Amino acid sequence: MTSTSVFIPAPATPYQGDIARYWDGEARPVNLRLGDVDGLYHHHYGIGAVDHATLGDADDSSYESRLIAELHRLESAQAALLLDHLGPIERDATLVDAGCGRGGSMVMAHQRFGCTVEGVTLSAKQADFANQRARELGMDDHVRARVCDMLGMPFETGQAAASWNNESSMYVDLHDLFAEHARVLAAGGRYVTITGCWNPRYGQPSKWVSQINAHFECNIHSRREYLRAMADNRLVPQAVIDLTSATLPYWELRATSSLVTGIEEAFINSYKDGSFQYLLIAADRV
Ligand SMILES: C[S@@+](CC[C@H](N)C(=O)[O-])C[C@H]1O[C@@H](n2cnc3c(N)ncnc32)[C@H](O)[C@@H]1O
Ligand SMILES: CC(C)=CCC/C(C)=C/COP(=O)(O)OP(=O)(O)O
Ligand SMILES: [Mg+2]
Repeated sequence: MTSTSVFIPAPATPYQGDIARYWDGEARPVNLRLGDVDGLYHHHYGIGAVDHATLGDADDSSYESRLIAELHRLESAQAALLLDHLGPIERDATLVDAGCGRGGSMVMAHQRFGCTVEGVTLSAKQADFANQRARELGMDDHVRARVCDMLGMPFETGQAAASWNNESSMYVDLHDLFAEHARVLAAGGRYVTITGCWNPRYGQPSKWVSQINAHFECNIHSRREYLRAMADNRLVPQAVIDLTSATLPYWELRATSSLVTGIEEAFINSYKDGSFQYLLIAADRV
C-alpha cells in the first residue's frame, strides 16, 4: 500500500471541522521536539517513574535535552502499555488506530507485531505527516493514515483483530464510537483505550476538567459513561487500570520544563483532587 496524497472528505459536523483545523494548525514544541528525539511523534501523555539518575543535574547545559528525552521516553512507555493490552497479534492481522494523530503509536505497533496498521484522523496535516514518516521508515506498505471520521471508518465489518483510541475518545459520543469499534472488530477481538475521564465519585466535572475541555476543544466523558457505552456495544472490559498515579511524575516533570503550555496545573490539580482519572480500559469484543 502506498499513499502519496490524502483524500479529504468534508467534515461530518461543524464541530469536526473545528477539530480538523485545530490539529492542522498544531505545532507545539512539546510535541515536535519530543518526537524529534527518535522520530516517534505522539499526542498523548506519559506514564512511569522519572529516571532521575539519567536526568542528572538541572544546572548542566545539556539538562534540557535530557529532560525532553525523558518526557518522550514516558510518552512512548504509555503507548507500549496500550500495545501490551492488545494481546497476541499475528503478522497478517489488521489493527485500527482511531484518532491516530501523527502516527507514533501506529509505528510502534507495526514494529512490535509486523502487521498492518490503519489509522484515521480528522487532520490532513497529521495524516500527511504520519504517511511521510511511514515512507521514511520503509513501512508504508503496512502503515497508513487516512482523513476520516472514526465514527464511520472505511473498514469492513469484522476486519480488525484489535483497535484502539489513545487519548482521542473525548472528541466523540461514546455510544457512536463503541458501536463503530464493535462493527470493525472481529468477534473475540480486543479494544483498548487510554483516556482521561472525570470521576463520578467527585460528582460533576471539576473546574480543572472544564479548563482541559476548553484548552483542547474536547468533551471529557466520565468513567461511568465509558463502562456503560461499552456494555451497550458488546465490549466487555477485561482490564480497567487507573494510571493516575503513574502519569503524575510525567506532569510534574513537564511543569518544570521550558516546553510548558499552561495546561499542566489543570492536569496536576485534577489528578490530585480526585476529579479526573487517567485510565486504561481493555475490552473483549464479544
Ligand atoms: C490528542 S490526539 C491523539 C493522537 C494519537 N492517538 C496519539 O496518541 O498520538 C487526538 C486525535 O483524535 C483525532 N480525532 C478527533 N476526533 C476525531 C474523529 N471524529 N475522527 C477521527 N479522528 C478524530 C484528532 O484528529 C487527533 O488526531
Ligand atoms: C487526557 C486528555 C484529556 C487528553 C485530551 C486530548 C489531548 C489533547 C491529548 C494530548 O495531545 P497533545 O500531546 O497534542 O497535547 P500537549 O500539547 O498538551 O502535549
Ligand atoms: Mg503532547
